[in-house]
Amino acid sequence: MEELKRAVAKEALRFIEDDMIVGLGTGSTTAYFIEYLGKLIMEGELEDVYGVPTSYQARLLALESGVPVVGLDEVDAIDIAVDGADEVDPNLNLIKGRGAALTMEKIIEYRAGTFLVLVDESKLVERLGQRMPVPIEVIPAAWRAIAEEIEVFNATAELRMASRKDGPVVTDNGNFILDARFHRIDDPLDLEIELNNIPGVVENGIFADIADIVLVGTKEGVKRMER
Ligand SMILES: O=C(CO)[C@H](O)[C@H](O)COP(=O)(O)O
Repeated sequence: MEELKRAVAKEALRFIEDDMIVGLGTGSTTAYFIEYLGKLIMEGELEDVYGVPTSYQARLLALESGVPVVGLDEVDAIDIAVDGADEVDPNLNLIKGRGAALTMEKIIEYRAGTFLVLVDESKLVERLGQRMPVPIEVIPAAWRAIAEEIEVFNATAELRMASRKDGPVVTDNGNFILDARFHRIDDPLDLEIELNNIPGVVENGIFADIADIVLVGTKEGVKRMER
């Protein structure tokens, strides 16, 4: 699996050119990309490339790898954003947010000229929600009310607990995460909008109609899906 992740991360480097502003995603697959990008910059193969991190993880990794970072409010535009995903359906709709960074990821990826997604073949599903819950970032005081409201959608929601901290996961923005399991997601775009209409929801992990290109690491090589 790590080999497949490394292969898509290497392939993604072909999309990066001098003078680009690059959105830097979160997670283990993107971590390889950031590392390889840093190497190219340090070796002088790429010039004037800056990264806009989607999380503290991406920021720390970029600094460590030699990718100069800038904030979203310092750039006029983002040329390309590169990130992983938890599920990808045949229409390139995604579930993201296992790493709890979905809000900044969506803000940056929505604004990118091209949103390039890196996955291994285990992430491909026929319908979103088949294997993974939909993460929802919520204002802490509202978590219980929102968890109850989610039941209207024929779903159950669980507060995500931390593993190396007592209590719930707290996001980079200081919020909680609910992981919602839906009986069936027929219309990802509709559900994405509906969830964001609930007061107290900051953002949810359905990324419908945002991805432009998905690179899929398979045992037969890297495949490309495009809209
Ligand atoms: O959405 C994410 C973080 O919020 C990640 O991009 C997603 O979970 C994929 O991660 P990985 O490449 O480690 O499987």
